Amino acid sequence: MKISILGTGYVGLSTGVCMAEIGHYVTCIDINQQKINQLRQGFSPIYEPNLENLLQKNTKAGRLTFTTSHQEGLDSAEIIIIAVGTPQGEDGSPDLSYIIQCAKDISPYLTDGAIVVIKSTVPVGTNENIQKIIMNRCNRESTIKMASNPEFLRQGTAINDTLHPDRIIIGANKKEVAEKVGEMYLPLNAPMIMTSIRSAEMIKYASNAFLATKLSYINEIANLCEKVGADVTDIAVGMGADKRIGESFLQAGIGYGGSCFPKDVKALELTANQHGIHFSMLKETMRINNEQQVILVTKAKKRFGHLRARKIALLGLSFKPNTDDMRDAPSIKIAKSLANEGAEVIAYDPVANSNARKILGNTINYASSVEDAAIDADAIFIVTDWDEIKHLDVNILKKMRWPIIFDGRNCLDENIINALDIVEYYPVGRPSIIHPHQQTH
Ligand SMILES: NC(=O)c1ccc[n+]([C@@H]2O[C@H](COP(=O)([O-])OP(=O)(O)OC[C@H]3O[C@@H](n4cnc5c(N)ncnc54)[C@H](O)[C@@H]3O)[C@@H](O)[C@H]2O)c1
Ligand SMILES: O=c1ccn([C@@H]2O[C@H](COP(=O)(O)OP(=O)(O)O[C@H]3O[C@H](CO)[C@@H](O)[C@H](O)[C@H]3O)[C@@H](O)[C@H]2O)c(=O)[nH]1
Repeated sequence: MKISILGTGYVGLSTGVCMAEIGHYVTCIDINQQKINQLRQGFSPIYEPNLENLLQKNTKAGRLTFTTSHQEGLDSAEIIIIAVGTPQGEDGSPDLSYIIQCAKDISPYLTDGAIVVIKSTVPVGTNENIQKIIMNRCNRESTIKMASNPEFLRQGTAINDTLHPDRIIIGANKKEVAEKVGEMYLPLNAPMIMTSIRSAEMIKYASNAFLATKLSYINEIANLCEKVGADVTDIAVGMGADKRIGESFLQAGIGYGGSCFPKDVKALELTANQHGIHFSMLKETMRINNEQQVILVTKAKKRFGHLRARKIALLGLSFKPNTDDMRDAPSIKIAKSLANEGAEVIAYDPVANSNARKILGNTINYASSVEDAAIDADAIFIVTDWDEIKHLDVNILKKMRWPIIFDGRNCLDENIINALDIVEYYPVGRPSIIHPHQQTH
């Protein structure tokens, strides 16, 4: 099949590479010339495991090309996938200007029979509005074929998720349109669920908001565990063993971040509001998450009294491991809050240091290794559970002024903690480990 994709971000590029990998001929279009140049040379502008490898393989095989020209990129495309950003606008609702621009960009080049597929996360009704924009521009008699095909990949595992999805949702108002879009995915051998366009749009928000709510739930349980002396990791195992609950998304910590959950929960709440439904549960999901994101700061203040002139090593900056994405990363709020408290912050991330610098600038300092960050630190904050951060080395801790660890991901193995002879260890929702005779400051 000949597929064109607009947007070479996390979703567009992963989709493009994977569709080429399963045998389609894919052209990726982006307005960012620098990205396209980089991609043409076989380099990925984003960090995503296995992406660059498949990018190079499929470009070489002649199944994957990149362009900034809509005319060239849309030439004889059977399916046109829109995968541009829908970031949170100032009022909290998704900014649809990139999608609208795409509609305008593609209108002159749409051929008969081509299907426009919206993969970006968009509020219910957006597909219909986009269809109208295209129809007006094309001056067409016949209706433009549209489908909603929301994406569920996770950053850090985008390639694997795209090649092995739990399900594929296709929303279309005509059976033959849904079937044609489904044909594109047949080699994946994944379950497909066909719905109306509006239902498909809604499934995406309902899924993300549900997962975010599950996280706020377990995080609030974690806070309660600290008060009653229970261990949230045991609670998660006990709860997760019930198939109706499921074991995933029960890792308590410093709350959710990233480019999707925060904006999508807010967007769904706004949609509900617009339709007279007061979705107060989502408000609570967001409130709990906002407080949870700074829980390490609260704990450190309690431990030290105040944080003025304390040197804090922030380990991990990206919103989760295996990505360089800093969008709505909890580390941003933590770093700013620590700086406001007068602490000296030195941060390290295996891949996100430069993206973090664009957001946090000189508010904090940046280290080139875990070891560099830890030197003379009063405390470590574990913010992102990258492998190299989970497996901290005892020699690194010896370089700290005093080894105190606030673990926002509950990721340090207990055996390691004991072996490392850490003086004080403060996880989230679990009993702290403190050696009182060694506690000196
Ligand atoms: N990031 C994720 O994990 C994820 C997962 C599922 C769904 N989504 C949704 O998918 C959409 C894309 O997210 P993303 O994270 O990949 O975005 P992104 O910001 O990483 O990438 C968007 C890309 O679109 C390009 N672009 C903007 N306007 C364009 C135009 N007119 N023509 C061509 N290209 C254009 C930008 O230059 C950029 O490269 C969003 O709606 C998001 O909510 C994201
Ligand atoms: O048990 C858990 C699982 C996740 N998180 C946090 O939740 C956030 C989101 O994590 P994850 O869902 O793994 O990453 P995303 O790449 O943001 O993926 C989500 O958002 C995407 C964009 O819509 C969807 O496509 C995915 O299905 C959905 O999982 C991150 O801050 C994680 O640290 C936890 O704190 N505990």
